Parts: sequence; C-alpha cells; structure tokens
Amino acid sequence: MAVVAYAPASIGNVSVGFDVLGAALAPIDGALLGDRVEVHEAEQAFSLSCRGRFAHKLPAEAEKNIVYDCYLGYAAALQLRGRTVRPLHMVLEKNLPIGSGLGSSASSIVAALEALNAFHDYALSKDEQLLLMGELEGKISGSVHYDNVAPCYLGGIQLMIEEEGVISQAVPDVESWYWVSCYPGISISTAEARAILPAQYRRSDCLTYGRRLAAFIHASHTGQAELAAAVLKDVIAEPYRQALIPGFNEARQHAAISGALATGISGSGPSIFVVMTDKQQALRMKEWLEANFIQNQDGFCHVCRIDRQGTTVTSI
Ligand SMILES: Nc1ncnc2c1ncn2[C@@H]1O[C@H](COP(=O)(O)OP(=O)(O)O)[C@@H](O)[C@H]1O
Ligand SMILES: N[C@@H](CCOP(=O)(O)O)C(=O)O
Repeated sequence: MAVVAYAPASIGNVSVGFDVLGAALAPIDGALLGDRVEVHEAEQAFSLSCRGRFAHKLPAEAEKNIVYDCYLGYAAALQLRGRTVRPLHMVLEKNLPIGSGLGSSASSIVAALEALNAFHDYALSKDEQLLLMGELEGKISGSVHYDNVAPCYLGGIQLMIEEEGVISQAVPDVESWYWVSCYPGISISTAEARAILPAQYRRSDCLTYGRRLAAFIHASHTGQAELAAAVLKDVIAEPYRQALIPGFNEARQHAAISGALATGISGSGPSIFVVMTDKQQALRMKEWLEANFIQNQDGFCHVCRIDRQGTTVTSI
C-alpha cells in the first residue's frame, strides 16, 4: 500500500498581509497546480526519487531536498512519542517552479509531511504538523512564516494568529473572485527577496499596513467584496520588490484598464496575481499575460479560484 498527497500552490502575503495572510489556489480548468508526494513501503530505511516538470531544477543530492528534511523532522517528532518511522521510499513530483512566488517549497513540505503522516496512521495532530511545516519553511527562507504552508495545508485564505496556541484561522473568501496567477518563468529566491526589505518602517507605513489588513479581514467577514478589493495594497514588500520583476508595472496598468479589482506580487515574486470578477475578462487577462508578461518557456498562467480543500491524500 502507498499513499499520495497533493498540496496546492499558494499566494503568500496577498498584498495586504505580509507574512500573515495566504491563499491556496485551484485552477478553474482542473489543471494540477501543486506538488505531489508518494510514500511507498520499502526494505531500506529511506530513499527519494524525483520526477515532474520542474524536477530538473531541484538540488541534485537527495539530502539537499527539503523532502529529506521533512522525513528527518517527522522521524524526530515520532521518536518523541516513542514511535519509529517505517522503512519507506518517497517520490516527489515537482510540478511547481522553484523561487516562483507560488509557495513551491511549502507545497513540497506540506505534501511530504501529509503523506508521511497518512503512512503512519496520522500519528501527529494537525497543529503538530503545521508547527513542523512552519519550521521547515523557515529553514529554507531564513525565517519562520506560515503564510504559504497554512493555506496549502488547510485550504482557503488563512490569517496567521500565532498567539495562544492558535497558528492560523480561515478568513472567508469572496466567492465571485477569479485569481489570475501568472509565473513569468524567471526565479527569485525568497531568502534574497526578504533580505532587500528594510529592517525598520516609518510609522505612517505601519499605520497604513495595520489599517488595510484590518479592513480586509473585516470586509471579508462582513461580505463587503468591493471594500476588500479596495484595500488589497502593499506598503511593506511591493515598493521594494517590484523592481525585481520585469513588466510588473505594465501588467498592473493593463489589468487596471481591463477590469481588475487588484493586482499584486504573489509571495516574494516573480509571479503576480490579478483579481477579477468577470470570467471572460479573467480569461482575456490570462491571454495578455501569456503574450506580454511571460519571458520564457518555463512560464505559465492560470485562472484560479481559491482552493478551499488544501492538501488531499489518496491511496495508490
Ligand atoms: N522540494 C523542494 N522544492 C522547492 N525548493 C527546494 C526543494 N528542496 C530544496 N529546495 C531548495 O529550496 C530553495 C527554495 O527557494 P525559495 O526561493 O524559497 O522557493 P519558493 O519561494 O518557490 O518556495 C531553493 O534553493 C531550492 O533549491
Ligand atoms: N511572506 C513571504 C512569502 C514568500 O512566498 P514564496 O512563494 O515566494 O516563497 C515573503 O513575502 O517573503
């Protein structure tokens, strides 16, 4: 018996909530936008193989793959409970590009830990798993942030709480919104895109950040879609990161005259997202981005809804 876990792509920050807001994505045409990890019974303690469109971009050595760290982290957590991991073989299907702003490392981490947990009859609780996921994401990007792993694991739009033992809670998403997500094909390291941000911010920016985030959460809970869209603006990362993304301003301008409610950088970029309510406009925006924003054959664009399911496990 083997298990396979799928973990969707996600938008970190969603413009208005740097490090504390994230959204999971599901393409409307049913395309797979996320990594998959299989766990098979085996003779030897651990082995890993990789396949998939972006497998060739992974580190050559299995020990440098975050999936291996997931295995070690999971084994250590089981040991604390007086249990040991079973001998197993893992297969990573790497469908998300690395350094894309689509929560690629988070997707591998969530799929790997969820597959490992299913293989061990869900020995760890959801909270224990999420803590471990955040720790492993921190290992890659340089600091713990849950805004990719939480939506990827739990689905929906998630707000990080990180107080009183609560890591994250769901925020209602606007049902009518389409999220056009476009990866231009180049790579930006999350750790480097974090390093260019200022260590301190002006008081006025802090106030604007807090006001807009609070307004977005309030508008989402009270069903005020227009207000929610109006405050989807970033004063923390976008002003510093947009220069790293060729064509970002042109894309935003085109989106604005094409019916977009909001445009932003997905995670640390270079992917961007455009929020629209009309499906035909969203499909036309996708075509425009494919023709004008994508830079090479690695790029792609999807019209998405919010993935409310998060990670899913099946037996194979
Ligand atoms: N399974 C994996 N998926 C993605 N990145 C991985 C994986 N294993 C190791 N890495 C390394 O982790 C780093 C991920 O970079 P990062 O910019 O954080 O990507 P992303 O923002 O797409 O998650 C890269 O150096 C990559 O080689
Ligand atoms: N909050 C993080 C999100 C990084 O997302 P990724 O998909 O680029 O890894 C940040 O903005 O640094």
